[in-house]
Amino acid sequence: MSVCGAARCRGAVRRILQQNRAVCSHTSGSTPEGIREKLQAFPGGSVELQKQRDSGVALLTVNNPARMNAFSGSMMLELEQRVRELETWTEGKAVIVQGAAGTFCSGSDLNAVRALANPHDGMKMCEFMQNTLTRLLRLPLISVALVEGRALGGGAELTTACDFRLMTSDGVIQFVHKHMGLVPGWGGAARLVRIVGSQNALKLLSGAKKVDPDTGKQMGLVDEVLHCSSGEGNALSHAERWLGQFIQGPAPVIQAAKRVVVSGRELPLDEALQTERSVFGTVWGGPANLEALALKPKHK
Ligand SMILES: CCC(=O)SCCNC(=O)CCNC(=O)[C@H](O)C(C)(C)COP(=O)(O)OP(=O)(O)OC[C@H]1O[C@@H](n2cnc3c(N)ncnc32)[C@H](O)[C@@H]1OP(=O)(O)O
Repeated sequence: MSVCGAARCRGAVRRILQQNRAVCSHTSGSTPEGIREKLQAFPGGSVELQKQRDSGVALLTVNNPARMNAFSGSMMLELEQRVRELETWTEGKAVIVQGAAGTFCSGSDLNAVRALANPHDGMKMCEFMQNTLTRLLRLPLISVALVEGRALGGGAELTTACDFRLMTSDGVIQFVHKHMGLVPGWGGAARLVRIVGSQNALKLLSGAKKVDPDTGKQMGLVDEVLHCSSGEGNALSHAERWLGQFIQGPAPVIQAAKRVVVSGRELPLDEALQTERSVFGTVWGGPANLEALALKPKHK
């Protein structure tokens, strides 16, 4: 990459980081340290990250099968750490978010929820998760939620923090918050409206409707129904195959595509256009561009 290209790339990265800082300051009036200690007091389960260097696809696994992969406090902290690791994975192209043992995620661990049930702690937990999930969605990687089994409550919110949702034939997404006397607080409502529109979002939240694969597909919540059942063990290979059509080519080009989509989605038009120019500058004259020019390809 030329010196100019590298400088433009740094500029583009700086802009995304500024957006992320804006999220932190908007969603968090004070330091998150207090809530970190409280979350640490609710251990259990893990969030695992496996970077597959050959394919450039990472697997992020929510792992707490004894509680249907509910998020304990320590898992919320681990998720933030994993997202941080992915933010600096320059060779990566995509991330698949999945649950362990054939089910996606049943939301926050109700034991932790009970203990943090006062408004102050609840708000802090929300701020923490909003920040993490916003950063997950803004990763310069194509993200896919692989929904096997159930995605409930915060688990449903987690699916909306990915670019795409794939579902096994028996999968279910359900924003059960209403049944808990709640609304989404991890950013799931804001993202849901952008994915399915306000009419559908209102139906899903106020009715706590179960979304099966067909309904999800009609609404635009589900991008693809995988022809396999939860827990059969082959959902991941189906998902990887589906993802394959979007990640052929070098990582910098795939990451650039994601960056221009993030800025187009989130920034006012003038700023999005400016970011687009900056990102364009990172690939223009780059190795993939020069190679393609030399090959004189025809796009038939
Ligand atoms: C951000 C806001 C939120 O996320 S609020 C949390 C929203 N989630 C919920 O309310 C989920 C409640 N759980 C359920 O509806 C059921 O457990 C579901 C997930 C449908 C599974 O049912 P079923 O297949 O019959 O299994 P089960 O109920 O025996 O569950 C197995 C063990 O897992 C546990 N579990 C499940 N979900 C949670 C959760 N969110 N927090 C804590 N524990 C959970 C169950 O309690 C059960 O544990 P145990 O075997 O009784 O010790």
